Parts: sequence; C-alpha cells; structure tokens
Amino acid sequence: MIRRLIALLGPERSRPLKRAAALLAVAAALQGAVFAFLLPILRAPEDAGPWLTAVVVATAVCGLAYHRGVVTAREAGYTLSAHLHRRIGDHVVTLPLGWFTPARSGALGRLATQHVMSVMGVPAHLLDPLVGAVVTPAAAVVALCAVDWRMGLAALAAAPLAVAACRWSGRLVRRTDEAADAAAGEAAARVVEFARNQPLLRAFGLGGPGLRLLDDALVAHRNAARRMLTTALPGLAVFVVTVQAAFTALVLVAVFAALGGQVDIPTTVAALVLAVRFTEPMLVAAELGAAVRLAGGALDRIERVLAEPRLPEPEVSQAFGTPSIEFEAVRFGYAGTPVLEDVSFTVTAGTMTALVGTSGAGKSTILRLVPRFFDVDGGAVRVGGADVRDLRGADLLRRISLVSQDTYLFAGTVADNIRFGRPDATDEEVRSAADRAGLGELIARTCVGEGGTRLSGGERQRVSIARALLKDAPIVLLDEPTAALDAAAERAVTRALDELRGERTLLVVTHRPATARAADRILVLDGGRITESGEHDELLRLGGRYAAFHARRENARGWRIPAGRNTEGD
Ligand SMILES: Nc1ncnc2c1ncn2[C@@H]1O[C@H](COP(=O)(O)OP(=O)(O)OP(=O)(O)O)[C@@H](O)[C@H]1O
Repeated sequence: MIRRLIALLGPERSRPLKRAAALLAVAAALQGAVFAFLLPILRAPEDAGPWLTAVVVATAVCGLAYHRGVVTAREAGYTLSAHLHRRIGDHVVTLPLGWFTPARSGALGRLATQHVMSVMGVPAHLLDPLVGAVVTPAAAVVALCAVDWRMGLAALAAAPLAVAACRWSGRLVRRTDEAADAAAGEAAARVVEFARNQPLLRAFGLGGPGLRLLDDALVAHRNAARRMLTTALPGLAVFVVTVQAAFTALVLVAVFAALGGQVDIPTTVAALVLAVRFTEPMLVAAELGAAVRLAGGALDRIERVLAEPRLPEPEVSQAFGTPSIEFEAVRFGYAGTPVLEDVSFTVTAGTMTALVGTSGAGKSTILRLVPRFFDVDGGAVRVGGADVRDLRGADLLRRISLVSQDTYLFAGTVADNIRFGRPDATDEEVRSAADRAGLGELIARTCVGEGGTRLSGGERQRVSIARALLKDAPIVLLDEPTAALDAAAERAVTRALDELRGERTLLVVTHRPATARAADRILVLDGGRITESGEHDELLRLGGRYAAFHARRENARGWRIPAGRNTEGD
C-alpha cells in the first residue's frame, strides 16, 4: 500500500511520506534495542552504567524520531489528499461530458470525499502502527536471537504464517468491499431519490414501488456490509491465533530453558519482555488491517477513475469558419444500442432549424453530439466547418450556448445565475438578457435556492435561456425551450429566438407548432432517421407526417408526433 502511494505521489511529493516511514522505523527499532539493553543490565547490575546511558539516549532519540515521524506522517496525509483531489479534478474535466451519468456523478462524490479520506488515513493515522507492526517485531527477533537462538528461531518461524494469514484475510475483504461499495452507492442514490420525491411518494401512498426500491437497496447494503465483516473474520482469527501461538511457544521455550538451567533468570526475563514486544504491535496492526484494506479498495477506485480515457483532443484547434452545424452520415448509439442512423443535415450560419419528431427519436441526442458530449460511431459532426474532434473542448464549448431540458441553477440570485453565462457582463447586459427571456420582475429575486428549487420549472427555464442569451456564443442549442412556459412567457421566448435569428445559429428541439413554424427549416426525425426536411410551408405542401399532424394540432398549446404512422394525439 505504501509503495502504491509513493508511486502515485511521484518522487518529489512522496518525500514526506518516505521521511515519516523512515523516522517511525527508527523509533520502532530503537524501542526494540532498548529492551535488548535490559539483558546486560540484568546480568551485571554493577556494570550497568554504560547500558543505562545507552537506554536513556536510545529512549530520547526514539521519542524525538517518533514525534517528528508522526508530525511528518500527518503532513504526508494532507499532501496526499490535496494531490488526489487535484488529480481527480484535473482528470475528470478532460473526460467526455457523456461520462457524467447520475450514477457516476454519485460515485465521484464518494470518491472525492469518503475514498480520498480513507486513503489519506493510511499515512496520517495508520503509518505509525503499521511501521511498528513490521519493525518492532523484526527488532525483537534480532534481539531474541542475540539472547537465545532457540527463541529467535521460534519467533522467526511464526512470521511467514502471520504474513500469509494477513494477506489471505486482505484478499477476502477486498473482494467483498467492491460489492459493499456498489451497494452503498445504490443505497445513497435511493435515499436521495426518496427525499427528493417526497411529494410524489406521499401523493401515491408510501407503500409504492419507490419505497420498495429504497427498502431493497438498504437491505442489500446491510447484507453486503455484514458479508464483508464475516468474510474478514476467518483470516483475522488465523492471524491472531498464529501470533498468540508464537507468543506461547516463546514463553514455553523461555520457561523450559530456565527450568533446565540452560539460561539464567536475567536472560529469561529479557526474553519474556522481547516476546511481548514481538506480539503486541502485530495484534494492534491486525485490528487496523481492515482500515488498510478498505483504503486499498478506495485507492483502486480512485485509480480506476484516473485511468478513464480522456477525450482525445488536438494540440491546436482547427480553424473555425462561419458558425454552421453539419451532420454527415452520423451513426450513434448509447452503449451499443443504436439511436441515430445516417443522419445528415446542415444548419447554415445565422439560421434557425427546428428538430421535431417522435418521443425517443433522438432529437436531444443530436443536440448532445454538437458540443461533443459523446463521439459519433460513424460519420462526422462539424461546427464552423471543423470536425468537432479537431477542436479543443474549450474552443468548441466557447462557441456554443446550450439550454437543456433539465436546468440546474446554482445557489445565489437570479442575476448571479444569468451572469454565469458571461461573468464579465455588466448589470445592464444581465437585465437585458433577463427581459429578452421574459423574466420581468423575477430578476429582483435574491435567492433561487439550491439547484433553483425556489423557482418554478418555467422560471428556471427562462433563467437558463437568459444565461444562454447572455453568453456571446455564435451557436445556440435549445432543447424544448418553451416546454414549461405559460403563453406569455412562451411569446417572450419566441420573440427572443426571433431576434437571435440572423445573429446566431439556432438548433431547437421543439414540440410546439409556433416554435417550429418560426424556424427557417424543420427536420422531422423518426426512429433515429430524418424522414422529412424543409420549410414549414414546404412541409405542409408535401402533405407528409408533419403536415398531417400540423393540420390537426395547429391550435393546440403543445403537440407531439406519435410513433406509429396511423396514430395521432399528444
Ligand atoms: N444517456 C443515455 N444512455 C442510454 N440511452 C439513452 C441516453 N439518453 C437517451 N437514451 C436513449 O436514446 C434514445 C433517444 O433519446 P433522446 O433523448 O435523444 O430522444 P428525444 O427524441 O429527445 O426524446 P424526447 O422528445 O422524449 O425528449 C431513447 O431511446 C433514450 O431512451
């Protein structure tokens, strides 16, 4: 474990850790030596002077080394946790945005808090007893050999057995720890879901499937934790029995040697003291073994995230032309399940294109491919004439504003949240973006609550639109921007989109006839393919699916194209 930490920290940053281990090793060795010095003192008390001086000096040096060792170990712990946080942070910002699923985001939270703390505990709290558990018994064995070779041999014979038992129990714990961590993640996610969805759960009765999922997750977590504890027990028991047996053997050898007159009383006393020093630190370490193994599991999980492949980026971005969007024969699926097939279209710079289609047809997926949340499986997505894979992430995202279906607002004022789109915007610019998004008086709201929970869904959506309007990005992607708005707010947003036309390139997913009608071009998506494309009037004349549904629904507040050709309705 210590070797892994040194490799992770690198030669420079691992210095405090190495220094701490060396200082604690010196302290532990000196402790063993102090007990070895007892023998000449007991054998010849009249000549004990130099040995007593040696005991005093060794004890003083041991105390100093121990104190410096513990302080340095704490520093090494803090260095390690800061380094891990930085490495995790630096790495995850290079991962594809599609990597951040809710499950992974939850696991990342545990990684940055619980797991980093667990790994940090190894140098900060466990290094001292661990070094003691290795060095003190080793020093005691050397001293025992000097006192009486038979006792030294008895202690030495126990060492491989104890190490084997320790490793065995470690492997067992690691195996069950993975399952326990997965169960803990699931239980945490279900508890958050339970707390967030209280209104829904209460409205539909607390005995529903939502509660059953939580119950199952908590039971699974409890069982996994119990399994981990019980799995560790046999290894721990073998270890403790081995160490105790070694201690008993040492005592018996010492007593029989004394009774047989082969060794004198002082030697027997020194041997018994060394036998205690041999076993004591190992038993302490056995108790801490579980914490070390859990830290090993935590480090495995941290290393797995650090090994996640980064989104490959060029050193320098390709030149960016006029802000058009182009899909060429795009094929894409989530984890092997195909979603888009042979999708080709171009959104000319400064125009507005509406994407309409059946639910689940892949409209939002098309929007996600533009800022390269995922890489396509086939074909190419080009922005400003450059393949998105030939642009650096920051260069690409700087040119795109995205208004997604699930708007997240940070705790703060409405103005703070709008300013997020362009931190150096003036108050006047923030107010103007708010007005264009139909926010009106809402801009005066001082606190939106965590995640924007003090605002309604429509209000949150308008803040997100204002944020996108404020960002000076030539391309604006909107996923159902008016879905949660009332008639007045929808009119304000449609006006704002209208104003942006010509000025920015707009790609809008919509179920609203008014928004689709306002677009320069409409793409109808069905089953992952574009089946119709053209202007509103052109598509009406075509008399296809768009026309059929528009004719029936044009006065409706919202409509969706159903999956089947011959079915209709919302
Ligand atoms: N992150 C994801 N992982 C796996 N499958 C996904 C993911 N996101 C979407 N899908 C699936 O991909 C398909 C297309 O989803 P998408 O959200 O693009 O549809 P949509 O046309 O925008 O639907 P809607 O109009 O209902 O929002 C759906 O079958 C959906 O279940």
